[in-house]
Amino acid sequence: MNNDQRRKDKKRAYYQKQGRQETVVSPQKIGAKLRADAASVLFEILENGVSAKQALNSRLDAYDSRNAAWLQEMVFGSLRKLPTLQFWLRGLLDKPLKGNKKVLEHLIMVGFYQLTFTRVSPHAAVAETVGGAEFLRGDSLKGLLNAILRTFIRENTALKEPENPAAAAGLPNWIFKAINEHYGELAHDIIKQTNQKAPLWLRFNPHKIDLENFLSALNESGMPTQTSLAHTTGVICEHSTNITALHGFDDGWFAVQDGAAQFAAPILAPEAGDKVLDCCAAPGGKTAHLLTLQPDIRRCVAIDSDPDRLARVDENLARLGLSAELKCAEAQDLDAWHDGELFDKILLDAPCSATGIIRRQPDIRWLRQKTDIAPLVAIQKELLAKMWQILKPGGKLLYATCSILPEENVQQIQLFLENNSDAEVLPIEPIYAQYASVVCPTGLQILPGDGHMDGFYYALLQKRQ
Ligand SMILES: C[S@@+](CC[C@H](N)C(=O)[O-])C[C@H]1O[C@@H](n2cnc3c(N)ncnc32)[C@H](O)[C@@H]1O
Repeated sequence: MNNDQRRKDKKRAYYQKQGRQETVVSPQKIGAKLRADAASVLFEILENGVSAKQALNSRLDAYDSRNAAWLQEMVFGSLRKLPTLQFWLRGLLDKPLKGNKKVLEHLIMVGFYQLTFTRVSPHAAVAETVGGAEFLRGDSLKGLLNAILRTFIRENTALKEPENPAAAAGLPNWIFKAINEHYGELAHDIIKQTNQKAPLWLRFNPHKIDLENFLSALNESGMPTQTSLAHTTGVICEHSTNITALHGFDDGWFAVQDGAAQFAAPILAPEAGDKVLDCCAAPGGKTAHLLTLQPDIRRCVAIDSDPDRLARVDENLARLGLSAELKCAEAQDLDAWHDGELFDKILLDAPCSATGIIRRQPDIRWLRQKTDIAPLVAIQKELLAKMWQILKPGGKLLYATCSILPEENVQQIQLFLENNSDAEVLPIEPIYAQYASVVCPTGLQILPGDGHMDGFYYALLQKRQ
């Protein structure tokens, strides 16, 4: 089944479940509806704190793949440029819009985004954006929108930049400050990378297809690719695509997994007969990689505290023809799930700030707050302590985060080593370490863009016998 058909079926099922009629938008109005949807999604993310994924998902299903990609581009692009768009809006809108009209501010910003950062013609950008107001109960404000967008073009507003350097960099002050404080001369590059679009990485299953055939299948679908020395089963795709429409998806030939995330399984390197625990497993990317890399794992337990996300582990493993013991629990609550058996290998891919993947998920920069960091550091510390209790002497634990903040990474591991005299840090093989901008005695800090990868931290710990 192709991706557009899949989308249509999902959309129909969604409306049936709600007992509602599908709204049919005439082809002439699709452009305007897309702008209205982009504004609604931005409203949900920025005013209600909903994740981009959640806000976008059901709306993407309403469109064919080309329009779905365009909707996502308008949302992600606007999130990357938000402070600049807001700065322009404040300059051109005399009085802020309030209540149910607030969404129209987001529609205006979607207009600015198209006029400045895309190749949409100014005429189409203005007409479709103003048309979008109809779908947002904003007919009465169409004149205002039209006037603002036309003034924006006439006065070359796009040449004005916010003075605050964090705003000009498209980041909240606290993230901008943290990157500059911790990374000194690397900061400029990290910020630049953080504002790029992340490439699509795939990991193929060598038990189902080899590299040569996988690359030719991708090339036949019109996808230019690159490979990387350290990723024996990884491929970088040069543009994004609907992966579910790619040949072999339903047959489990491959999974989507960033290059940095693809380091976890080979660094932990499970051996035949090992008992392996993946204690923050959902949606299961690394569980699947561990099982693919070492099919003779004796026992693989995958835990996640979020039942909906754990269901995705089940789905993902099933598609890839793999299986694990799935447990829904707070991993640190050993009484709730642990049967007393010690593990040879533990992967702790801890909940974290996700500051290493902002370029892939641009909503994170606005949803994550500075005050979230201390509670995250506390849960990481607790998870480390508890997982250490159930690791066999001689066993290995790989601590991972997709963060670039030292308090979640290097400092967390330094503290752990101070508190656990039976722990030592093992070096990570140069084939992986060579890609990381920062290699320190406690682990690897991969920064966004290193080897085309997301920002990630790895520390490999061994429990003394
Ligand atoms: C970084 S994601 C894991 C990504 C996953 N390892 C993969 O590669 O697909 C962190 C996960 O930890 C889960 N989590 C958060 N706190 C947890 C806890 N106390 N115990 C178990 N899982 C937890 C979250 O629900 C989330 O799915």
